[in-house]
Amino acid sequence: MEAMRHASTFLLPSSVETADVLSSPAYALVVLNQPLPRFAPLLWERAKLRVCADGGANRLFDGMPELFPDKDPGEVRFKYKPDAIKGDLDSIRAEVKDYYSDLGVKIVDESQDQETTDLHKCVDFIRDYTPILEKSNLHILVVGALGGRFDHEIGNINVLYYFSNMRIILLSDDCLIYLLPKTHRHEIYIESSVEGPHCGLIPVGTSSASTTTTGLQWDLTETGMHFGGLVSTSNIVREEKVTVHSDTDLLWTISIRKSS
Ligand SMILES: Nc1ncnc2c1ncn2[C@@H]1O[C@H](COP(=O)(O)OP(=O)(O)OP(=O)(O)O)[C@@H](O)[C@H]1O
Ligand SMILES: Cc1ncc(C[n+]2csc(CCO)c2C)c(N)n1
Repeated sequence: MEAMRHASTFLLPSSVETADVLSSPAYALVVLNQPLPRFAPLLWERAKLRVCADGGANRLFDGMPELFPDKDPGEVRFKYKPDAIKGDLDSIRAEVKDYYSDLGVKIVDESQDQETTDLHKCVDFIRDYTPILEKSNLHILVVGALGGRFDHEIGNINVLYYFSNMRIILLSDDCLIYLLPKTHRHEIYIESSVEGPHCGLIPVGTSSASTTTTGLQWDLTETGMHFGGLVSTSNIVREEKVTVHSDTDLLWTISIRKSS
């Protein structure tokens, strides 16, 4: 079974040189309808494609100038222009829609689809716009995905499962989450200056009969996990590399350091 490597190098300050364990990933950014995390400008610079999910456009419009209180709000807003805004467009304000549409931002109205979330629609968009050659290395960073309304959080996690062959990372100010598909064993390289030590391995949807890990304070050894029994929350990263091997898809979550 092949190993899949993971590293949160996208959170490192741009001044830090990295020996990239993930041969130069390509990043896309999705902005959801929640307060922008403090590291949103950093992720923005790293992303090749930037998409707002419906009301996420309001957050970009209002929130980027707030992150640069010493700069002219108009200039900041103009600088952070997304490639597209997509969703059912019931949350974006009219002035925000007009502002970005006058700047030539692609606005995709999918109000006819009330079955999939705006995040789902944005991931579809990114998949369609990524050249085939870059697809295997594409990482989608989703800001504003956690905290807030629980139904939205679960909807966001469901997107990880729906697009389980894509690398999607849900972020808040406090933590990040991604899926570890059962098709691979996993090597997670911990960027300890920006993430950890608190972490979790969670079998959402289906139980695991056997999960084995290394590098954690409470490692699992062919251990079963299910809701109503054991799930690994409040675990702690002990080594630079964590490995995970499981018979089921698991969610990996790790805290983001406040100083990062
Ligand atoms: N409180 C929240 N917590 C987590 N994710 C959120 C939250 N609010 C919005 N989102 C994410 O941002 C996307 C866009 O939000 P927006 O409010 O525009 O969606 P919506 O479909 O209009 O929501 P609603 O269910 O209120 O109609 C959602 O699809 C969801 O992924
Ligand atoms: C069983 C079921 N539950 C909820 C919705 C509602 N819904 C799910 S995604 C979405 C779009 C949000 O922008 C809406 C309205 C549905 N269609 N089917």
